[in-house]
Amino acid sequence: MPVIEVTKLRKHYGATVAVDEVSFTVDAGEIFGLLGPNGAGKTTTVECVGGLRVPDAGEIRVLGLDPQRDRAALRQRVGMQLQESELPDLIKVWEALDLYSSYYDEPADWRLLLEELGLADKAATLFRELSGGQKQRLSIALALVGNPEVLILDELTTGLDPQARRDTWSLVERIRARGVTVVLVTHLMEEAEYLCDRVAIIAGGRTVAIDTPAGLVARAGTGERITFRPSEPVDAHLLAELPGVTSVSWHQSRLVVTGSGDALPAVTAFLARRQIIAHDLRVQQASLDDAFVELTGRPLQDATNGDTP
Ligand SMILES: Nc1ncnc2c1ncn2[C@@H]1O[C@H](COP(=O)(O)OP(=O)(O)OP(=O)(O)O)[C@@H](O)[C@H]1O
Repeated sequence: MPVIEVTKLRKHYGATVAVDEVSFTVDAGEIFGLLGPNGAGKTTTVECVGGLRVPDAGEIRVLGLDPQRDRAALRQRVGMQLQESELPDLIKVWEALDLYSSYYDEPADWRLLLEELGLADKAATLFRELSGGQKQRLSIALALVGNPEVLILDELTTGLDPQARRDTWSLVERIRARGVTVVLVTHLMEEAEYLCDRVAIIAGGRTVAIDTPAGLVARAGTGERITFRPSEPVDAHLLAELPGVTSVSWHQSRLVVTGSGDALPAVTAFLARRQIIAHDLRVQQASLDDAFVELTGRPLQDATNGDTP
């Protein structure tokens, strides 16, 4: 049985339809991503899943419970790390953890969480004196203090430098290794590709596609892109007939061949038979970026920038 089931979720704020029709399921132990531009409806979706907002329509089940009807029971079993922390500036790290653990029937030992999150030496530090990365780690610790079975993380690495981002990713992997099911909201393609077992692409309040990152890339159908400068003239028509090759074009002195995984061995064998050397040979795999464009009609970055006030 899936841990989370969302069916035809709809939510509007006044005239704004934040979530038009979103459906997905999350299995136990998965890291499941909601990927989409700013304003796509991801936060509203997870807030409905966590029982913080009341949907206008649709069905949600989390661990078999209804987030509205069974709110109290669900709060004990679901941890939420939200985009903005509500903590007062003058609270100390240990005080925040102690306070949050008092909300739960069976809290984790927050001292161990501090160790695990690399915050042990910050226990007595005021919230306002933490760096961005430390605040993020504290917000994850607070979401974990109730020993949740499901952890919801909303834009957890936004604003972090690349090293802090990588550290946070390995932390999420360790949390999942303990059996926690993770739902991750992100507008970072790289984050979704690196961390998520499956990804739902959300655009304009709707689920556009759900698959593994590799499955989404395969759907985009662009495959591999091989480029090189041949040492001698090559007949592009002959290359186009090779197995796995879908297109061949010249870009000044460089040949660009696209195709499936069979294309590269076929092209290299073809060149070797004619004793042609492929200078500056580059092979690029299609990425989740390509898949996003294919599925939504525009790049994630454009979509994100376009919707940012
Ligand atoms: N409390 C609110 N009142 C009115 N409109 C809202 C409210 N919360 C969100 N919206 C609007 O609903 C739409 C979806 O917002 P939501 O925050 O769910 O998207 P998102 O994909 O999480 O974006 P972001 O990554 O920027 O948080 C946006 O147009 C947003 O402006």
